[in-house]
Amino acid sequence: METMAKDGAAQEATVTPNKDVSEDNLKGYTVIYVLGGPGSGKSTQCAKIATYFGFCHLSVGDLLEAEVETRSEYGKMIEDCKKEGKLVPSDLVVKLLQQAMQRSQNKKFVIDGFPRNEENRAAAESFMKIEPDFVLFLDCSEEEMKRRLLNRNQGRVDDNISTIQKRLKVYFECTLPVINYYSAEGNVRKIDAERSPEEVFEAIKDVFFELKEKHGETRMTL
Ligand SMILES: Nc1ncnc2c1ncn2[C@@H]1O[C@H](COP(=O)(O)OP(=O)(O)OP(=O)(O)O)[C@@H](O)[C@H]1O
Ligand SMILES: O=c1ccn([C@@H]2O[C@H](COP(=O)(O)O)[C@@H](O)[C@H]2O)c(=O)[nH]1
Ligand SMILES: [Mg+2]
Repeated sequence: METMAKDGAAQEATVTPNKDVSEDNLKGYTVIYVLGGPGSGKSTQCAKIATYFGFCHLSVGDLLEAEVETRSEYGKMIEDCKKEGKLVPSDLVVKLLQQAMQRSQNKKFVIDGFPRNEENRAAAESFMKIEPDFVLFLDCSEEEMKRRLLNRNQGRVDDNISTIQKRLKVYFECTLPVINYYSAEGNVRKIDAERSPEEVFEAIKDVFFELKEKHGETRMTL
C-alpha cells in the first residue's frame, strides 16, 4: 500500500520539469499566495480578488484537474491523491504552475492553495525563483470548514467526511508550518475567514490597499 510521506505528499512518481520552462524564471511578477484550511474560502476569495484587482487567479487544484482531463500519464496518480487528500509531488505541481504563469498575459497572480508543504515552498523559491509579495491566511475554525465542505455540493470527490479528515490532517501538519514560516518573516496577513464572504473580502481589500500605500506601484501594481 502506498504510504504518505511526513510532508503529506504521495511517495510516487518523480517528474522531470520541462527544461525549457525551468530555465526561465518569474522574477518581476506580483505573486500573492492564498492559504488556509480546506473550505476556508480560498477559491471564493481568489475569484473576488481576480475580478476586483485584475489578478490572474491560479488554483493549483484546478490545474491538477485540467491535467487529469488531458489524459496525461499523471492522471491516475493525481486522482488518487485527491481522493485520499494527499499532496501531489512538488515537481509536477511546480511545473504546472510555472507553465500557467508563463502562458498568462497577466503579471499579477493570486495563487490559490499553494504552497501546501515545505517542499512546495522550497521548490517554488529555488526552481521558479518566486517569493510571494505577501501571504493571505484565511483563518477559519475546523468546525466551520467541515460544515462548508459538506454543503459545497459541487460533486468533488474529496468532499466527504473521510477525505475531509485527511485533508485537515495534511493542513495542520504540513501547510500550517508554511504559514508559520512566512509569518516569522512578517509576510502573512491573517484574515478572520469565519465571517460572510462579503465581509471577508472587505477585510482583504483593506490589506491590498494598505500594502499598495506602503510599497507604492513598484511592488504592488493594483
Ligand atoms: N465566508 C464564507 N461563509 C460561508 N460559506 C462560504 C464562505 N466562503 C466560501 N463559502 C462556501 O464554502 C465552500 C468552500 O469554499 P471554497 O471552495 O472557496 O473553499 P476553499 O478554501 O477553496 O476549499 P478547498 O481547499 O477545498 O479548495 C463553498 O461552497 C463556498 O461557497
Ligand atoms: O498545491 C497543491 C494544491 C492541491 N493539491 C491537490 O489537489 C487537491 C484539491 O486542492 P484544492 O486547493 O483543495 O482545490 C488537494 O487536496 C491535493 O490533493 C496538491 O497536491 N497540491
Ligand atoms: Mg478551493
